Amino acid sequence: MAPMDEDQPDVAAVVEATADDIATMEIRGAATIGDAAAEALATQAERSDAATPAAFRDQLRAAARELYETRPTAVSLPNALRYVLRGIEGETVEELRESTIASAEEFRTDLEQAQEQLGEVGANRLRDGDVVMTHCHSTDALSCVEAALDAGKEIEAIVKETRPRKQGHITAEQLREWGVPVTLVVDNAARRYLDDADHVLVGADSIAADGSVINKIGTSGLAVNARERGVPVMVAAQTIKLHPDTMTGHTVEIEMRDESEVLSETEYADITGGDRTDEGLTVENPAFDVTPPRHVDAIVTERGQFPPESIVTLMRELFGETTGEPWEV
Ligand SMILES: O=P(O)(O)OC[C@H]1O[C@H](OP(=O)(O)O)[C@H](O)[C@@H]1O
Repeated sequence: MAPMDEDQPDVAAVVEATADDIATMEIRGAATIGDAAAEALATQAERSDAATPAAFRDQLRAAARELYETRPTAVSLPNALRYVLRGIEGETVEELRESTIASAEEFRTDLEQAQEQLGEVGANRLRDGDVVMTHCHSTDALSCVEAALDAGKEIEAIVKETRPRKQGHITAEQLREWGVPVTLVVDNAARRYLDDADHVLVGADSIAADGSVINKIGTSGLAVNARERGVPVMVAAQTIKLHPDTMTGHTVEIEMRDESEVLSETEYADITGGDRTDEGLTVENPAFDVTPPRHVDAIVTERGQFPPESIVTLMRELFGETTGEPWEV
């Protein structure tokens, strides 16, 4: 356990480690982040030394808050926390512990199943011989390719590198493992290579109630170019990516990451002639952007595919009208 602080509920060291890993992107990708958060809450429950049910619940809430404060954009994180916390029931610490662990397990199983089901739906959009263009690395998007391959279709991929963190390399590695021919291109080459693509296939970190897709920076430009070239844009997103707060007018916060991901110390020094405090040079590093619904052809979920404008009906069905912070359940 972390060092004791009289006012702070005890959060397990492993929860803090998971939170760190999410913040530094050792653990990344919206679904993977949700999965890791659920696992961390189960571990918190397992290791809790709370003497009373109230203390146990306080610890769980504190753990959820710590995990929540890591990255702001992927709604899979608060949705996962909310799901697990809602499943906690019982009168004694032991009952609470068991129900937390069971709730986290249920969430993680559902997540895996949802991704498989989504893959089946997405694969129906892919024909034998199709070429997909990908951006970043999305396990939901790759699940569609995997299901298409399992159905005996041949698929090729044009993989965008995805600066600054080059998650395209992870996508390329996975696709090559499956035997998919990959053409890796720098982001700036995407428009040129759209002529060779039958689909743009991306994931999502959050989907807003109006059907906007919040995904890795560069997605919106890609979608605009794809629309101009007549290439359909398919977004693979489990329902855990639906952002409930957007039903009541909230916007999705776009994470700004450190400038060091864009520019190394040496590169910075080269530009400024060694002046580390040059106020005339600003580096911005937004991790995500918003693609409006008019540039998206289909959102593929485990509940079927939706035109982006109709996704709000699914959101109402799943979440009702309102939600609070995950620990306010
Ligand atoms: O849930 P899955 O489909 O795996 O990933 C969804 C999205 O998460 C990633 O964000 P980051 O690399 O964590 O910043 C990408 O934006 C990707 O499209």
